[in-house]
Formats: sequence, C-alpha cells, structure tokens
Amino acid sequence: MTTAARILVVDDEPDLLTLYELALIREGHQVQTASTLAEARSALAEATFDVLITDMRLPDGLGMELLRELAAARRPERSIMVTAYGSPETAVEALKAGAFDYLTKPVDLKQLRTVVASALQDAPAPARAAAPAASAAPAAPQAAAARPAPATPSPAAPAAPAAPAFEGEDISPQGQAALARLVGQSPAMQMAKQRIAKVARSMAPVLVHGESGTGKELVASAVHACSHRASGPFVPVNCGAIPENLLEAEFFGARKGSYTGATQDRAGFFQAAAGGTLFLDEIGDLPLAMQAKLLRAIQERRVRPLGATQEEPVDVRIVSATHKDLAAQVQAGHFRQDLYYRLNVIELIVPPLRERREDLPLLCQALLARIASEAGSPPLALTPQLMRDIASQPLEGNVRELENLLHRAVALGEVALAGSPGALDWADAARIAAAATPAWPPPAAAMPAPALAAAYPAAPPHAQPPQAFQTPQTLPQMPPQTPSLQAPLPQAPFYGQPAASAQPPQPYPLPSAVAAQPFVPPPAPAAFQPPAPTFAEQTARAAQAYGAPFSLEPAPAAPPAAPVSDAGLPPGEAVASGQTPLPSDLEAWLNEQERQVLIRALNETGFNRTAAAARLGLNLRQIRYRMARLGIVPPGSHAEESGNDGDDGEAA
Ligand SMILES: Nc1ncnc2c1ncn2[C@@H]1O[C@H](COP(=O)(O)OP(=O)(O)OP(=O)(O)O)[C@@H](O)[C@H]1O
Repeated sequence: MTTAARILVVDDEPDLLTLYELALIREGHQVQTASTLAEARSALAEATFDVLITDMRLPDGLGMELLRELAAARRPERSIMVTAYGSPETAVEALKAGAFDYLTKPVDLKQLRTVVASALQDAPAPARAAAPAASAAPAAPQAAAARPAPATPSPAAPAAPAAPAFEGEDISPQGQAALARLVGQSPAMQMAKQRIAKVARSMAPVLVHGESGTGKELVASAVHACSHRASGPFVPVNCGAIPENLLEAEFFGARKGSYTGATQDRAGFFQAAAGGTLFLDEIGDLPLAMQAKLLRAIQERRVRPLGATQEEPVDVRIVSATHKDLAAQVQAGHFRQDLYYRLNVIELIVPPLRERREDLPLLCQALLARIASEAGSPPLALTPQLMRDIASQPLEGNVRELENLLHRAVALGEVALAGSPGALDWADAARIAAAATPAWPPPAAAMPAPALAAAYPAAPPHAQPPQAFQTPQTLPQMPPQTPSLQAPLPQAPFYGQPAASAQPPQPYPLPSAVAAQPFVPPPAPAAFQPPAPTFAEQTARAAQAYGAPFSLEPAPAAPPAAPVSDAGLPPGEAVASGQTPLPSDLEAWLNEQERQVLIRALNETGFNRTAAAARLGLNLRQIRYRMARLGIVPPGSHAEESGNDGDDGEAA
C-alpha cells in the first residue's frame, strides 16, 4: 500500500484545486496547493515533493515550464500534467518534456488516484514518510496473449568485461536481469541500454525501431522490466499475424454472443495487459481501420469490448515496434500520422549488428549457452574456424541470423565442448572477430562461402530452437531493408495459439548479394497534422481528378475569404495580429471544417467512401450520413442518393 506522499497541486481554478486536494488527502497524502507558476516555484524552492500535478494553462504561464524546470534541475518529483479534453498534442508534448503521465479534463478522480499511485510506485522517495510496499513477484503474462518468455541465456564469458552499471538509474534486479539478457557491451548497446533504463520510468509510449532480428522484443521486455509496471504482465502481440476480422475482439475483448462462437466473455489484449505493458510488434502491419480504433483506445484510455454497450477503463503502457520506415508509411497514406505521433513519443533505436561487430564473441557465447541448455547438451564453445566463418559474414539478418548460424553449426558438429582443447578462448575470439570484420557491405564476389552454410541441410530436430523461438518470422531470414522485406513474411499468430502450430524452420539462405541499405530512422513528424490544402485547392483538385463537374453544394456558411479583417467580426471583437479571428457562427465554421476534411479524404481515396471513412475512423454509414448532411455529392451522381454504394463494394 502507498503511504503518505507529499504532493504539490497547481491549478488556478479554486474548485478544482479543492477537489483534487480532498481526493488526495482522503488517500492519506499531504497536499500543498498553488494557483500560479510563481507560487509553485516558491513551493518547490522550499520543499521537495513526491509528485507534482499541474494544470497546463496558468495565469502566469504554462505548466509545461514547470516540467522543463524540474527536468533541467534533475528534481526527483514525478510530474503529472492535466490537459484539456481534445488536445492530444499537449499530452504528447508533456510526456516528451518528461512528465510521468497526464490526465485529461474533466479529471476522473478514480483515474487521478490510479495515476498518482503509479507515480509513487517504485519511485525514489525523498519526501515520503514511508516507501511503498515492495512490488510483488512478476506476474506471469496472461495466457490469452502472451508467449513464453525466452530462456535466460547464461553467457559463459569468463574473461568478458563486467556488466555495465547504469549510473543515475535505480534499476530493480528484475530490470537488471532483462538488460543482461540483451547481450552486448559495445558503445552502441551501452547507449541503447542506458536509454532503456531511462525511458522505462514513465508512462510515455515507446516506439522501438530497428532492423529485423536486432532484438526489438528483448528491448521492449527490458523497458517493461525496468519500469514501475514490472510486476504486471508483459503482453506481446504480433499485429501482422492477426486476421483483420478478429482484430477488434482480440484487442478489446468480446462479450458472450457478440459473434458466432463467442460462448463466453473474453478479455482482449488491453485487458490482459492491465497494470503492465502491451507490446505491439510489427505495428506497421495494422490495417488503417484498426489504427483508428487503437488511437482512440490510447487517447481515451478506454476500450469497448465487441458486443458491449459500455466502454471500460484500461491501464496499460504501450510499447510498439517496427522494422519499417513508419514515417514513409505515413507519407504513403498507409499509417495514420496521428497514431504515429502518438506511439512515437519516445523512440528507441536498436543498433544493427554491423554497428557493433565487437559484440560478436559475447553474443556467440550467450547464444551457444542458450542452445546447449535448450538441447540439454553440455556447455559448448566456438572453434577458431567457426569464429572466422561467422566474423567474415555480413550478418544482415542481425542476431537472429547469428542464432540460426549457430544452430546449424551445432547440428553439423562444428562447435567444441567448452573446456576441450579445440575450444576458443575469449581473448582469441575477440581478436579473430576484430581481424575478420568484413567491409560493409561486402562485395558479392569477395564474400567467403561459409563452409557451415554451404553444406547445410535442415538442422536435425534436437538442434532446432525451442518453440518459443520458432515463430515463423525467425526463418528464413532475408536481408533487411530490401524491397522483399516490405512484403509481410508468412506468420502464424503467437497469441493464444500453441507455439507448436508455428511453421518449422526453413533451410538457411546463403548470404545474398543484395547490398544492405543503411538503416535510416524515421524523421520526427514536422507537425501534428500536415497543413490541410485550402478549400479552393481541394475543389480544384477534385475537379481535375474527375474531369467532370464536381458537385459541391454550397456550404451553409462559408468562412470569410482570406485575408480576414476585423470587419467581419461582431462589434467589439478585435483580432490580435497573426491570430485567426473567432468565427461569428461556430456551427457553420465547424461544418465547413468537417466538409473540407471529408472532401480531402474522398479525394485522396478516389471517392471510395469505405476507404475514406476508414481513413477518418468512421464507418460507411457514418460517412454517408455526414456527406448527405453537408451536401457533398459524389461526381456523376445526384444529390438524392440511391443508397447504392457500388464504388465501395460494401453495404452500409
Ligand atoms: N542483444 C541480444 N542478445 C541476445 N539475444 C538476442 C539479442 N538480440 C536479439 N537476440 C535474439 O535474436 C532473436 C531475434 O530477436 P527479436 O525477436 O527480439 O528481434 P526483432 O528485432 O524483434 O525481430 P523482428 O523485427 O523480425 O520481429 C531472438 O531469439 C532474440 O532472443
């Protein structure tokens, strides 16, 4: 149970301040209040708090300033930003500025208590009277969605450098263990681990980005294990592996009878991950319609199970991963920009193996230890020849390819027993790896034909990875960043299905001559939404696209043409220079905005209403209703719709 914490609440509305204060005092906390930035600053100058809750807009500035000041001064307070309803950008900005979490107005007091309790959990406690109870042992992931966690490798690297310490980060033993599973001590990996430890400590969504096989799932589970949610479940979901028609039920759950075969209520991934972390792997594979639903669930923190009438609150942290260039997917219209922006609050880049070749010996040792323990064989070691073979390969498939290579080497008897005369010691392994580092990318002709790969048939069963590692995407491994990788690999769902149903490993493909392209992390979006074309541009484009009269019924009340002057405003209203004037008819103005958005979506989808609706998170019935209300008529049809949606191929 959480004991008395010191909380500073900053809000300029006295009623709200009292409401928050009473709710928190009832929880046993000591609460101090401030109604301006200046008051908050002086309170912070005099004392240290466990938690700061601040409104965004204050009479003398923005709550964001406090957040930045706390971060710059490395203060221990965990901050919670209260944002206005419908301003997701502010929430994202606050998380980026270091807020632990945010609350949306009107603040739900139950949610306030939950978020404060989360902030206090496992936090440094300089101001508290007593620390919270130690967190329980980690709960097993929920059966519905979780796969078995990979066995912890026990790298037998006697002379390997000592495990790194993460200065300034207070990491639990569970977090340390998860970081240790992420084998590698190169500067690139050290930086990645340092960042994991740092970003784990808030509720901010994390997007893990890296080439295939670099260990993104290990990174995600390390984020979970280092976070205050480590005692909750870690639920990995492969978004590309779930049939589209099941997505909603799988994500949000389903009520008994909501679809054929739903004989009882069923929890979805969000419910399974309650109190823990939901890991959305291959997020780039999520269809657009589901992207809209996911965005809503993340923003509202509520989901509605299929067949339910009520939404229910959910408490999950989202970590997602992709090997795709999501920014390019956004540009191409395959991924919603608002969802990208929402998931990518913090980006974690996992370095490819070519940027950390010095990790090869340690990785080989860790992977061989894992293979031996899974196969029940005595400890295994590299031979000089095997190390030479491995080190001379580009390993474009990263650690997964290395793992596959070692499996095959074990199958072909190309390894030594640890401690035997043929076993390679650490220093020699490091020397060979350093000497044999290939130029990147190696010219095809210069690539050595690795004996172990050339002779490779399918590995015998005893040498194959255990079921936890047999997800079909593990083999075969294609060079990352090649066009062929853009097509989804055949995958079996790893949620709720026995691993035995996964496809068996395929023969190892010889290193291809395809030149690896450098991994380019996606650029941060320049703005939350791209500037929408003007109404005139929309209309002109539509007319051009259809060559036929593009019938747009006149809007109920068009906004004033630019440039706008004060003249159109009600008497007494002045326009501050550079600001858009307030509309004199809000209803008409909103209608016009909606109309422009609809026309744009329709335009960009070739007037396919189903596709346009999906882009906007609507269904066909809703978009048809809105089009009719706003008098938007598809080219070639009449204002009075026949109800035929032939172009969409879908019934309303
Ligand atoms: N640093 C590492 N230390 C130990 N094992 C690793 C490391 N990185 C990856 N692996 C192992 O390599 C395999 C692939 O890792 P993982 O599935 O996490 O990669 P990924 O980046 O998620 O790949 P994909 O994008 O194809 O899903 C797993 O067996 C994992 O345990």
